[in-house]
This record gives sequence, structure tokens and C-alpha cells, in this order.
Amino acid sequence: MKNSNFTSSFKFAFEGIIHAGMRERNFQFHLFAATVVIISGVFSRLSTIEWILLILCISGMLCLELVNSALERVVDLASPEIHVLAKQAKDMSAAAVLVFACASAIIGVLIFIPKWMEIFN
Ligand SMILES: Nc1ncnc2c1ncn2[C@@H]1O[C@H](COP(=O)(O)OP(=O)(O)OP(=O)(O)O)[C@@H](O)[C@H]1O
Repeated sequence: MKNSNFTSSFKFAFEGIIHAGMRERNFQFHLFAATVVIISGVFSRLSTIEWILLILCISGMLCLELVNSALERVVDLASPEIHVLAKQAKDMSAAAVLVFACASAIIGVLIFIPKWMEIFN
């Protein structure tokens, strides 16, 4: 299992993204939200630092969603039966996504609201 080179590691990572994009509802939602945010950013004429913050939020959100989905699979594999530790692992992983989503939403509001007030005033 441990004889893959750099190219095949990249291919496996790409397969992971494709799999999540086809199977994971939350990941699909975050991809859609990221597209909306990027289009809004283009029309809002963001500064470089604002784009950097948005890219960090978007990529962080997608990464966390991928890790959360991966952890759910590992938990299901290790503990197909009901177990308190399985519940805690899944719930804490979901909580990590929630914390980052809240922070990203606040950053989005702090970036976009002043821009839109500037544009519409
Ligand atoms: N093996 C288990 N033992 C105890 N509780 C579990 C177990 N599997 C899941 N749960 C509980 O059920 C909830 C839902 O689990 P599920 O595997 O459907 O993930 P999910 O949070 O609905 O994610 P998604 O919607 O992305 O599939 C978990 O958050 C957890 O609280």
C-alpha cells in the first residue's frame, strides 16, 4: 500500500475531491457557496488582502469538510455499531466545521457589507 510516487499521490488526492464532489451534500453546498462568494468578490472589487482572507476562508472550509467526511468514514469503519466514542468523534468533527463556518461568515460580512454600502451609496 505504501509505494506510491508523487504523481499517484496527487491522483489519489484528486480522486478524493471528485468523490466528495459527487457524494457529499455538505461539500457540494460549500462548493456552491464558494462560487457565489468568488463571483460576488469579482463584482465588489475587493483588495488583495480581502481576497487573501476570502481564499483562506473558502479553502479552509473545503479542507475541513473533506477531513470531516474522511473522519466519518473511518469512524463507520472502526465502529459500525453505536458507541459513545463514535458519537463524540463525529460530533466534535462536525463542531470543527461549524466553528470555522461561523468565523468565515463573520469575515464575509465584515468584508462585503462595507463594500456594498460604498457601492450603493
Ligand atoms: N457509530 C455511532 N455511534 C453513536 N452515534 C453515532 C454513530 N454514528 C453516527 N452517530 C451520531 O449520528 C450523527 C449523524 O451521523 P452520520 O454518520 O449520519 O453523519 P452526519 O453528521 O449526518 O454527516 P453527513 O450528513 O455529512 O453524512 C452523528 O453526528 C452522531 O451524533
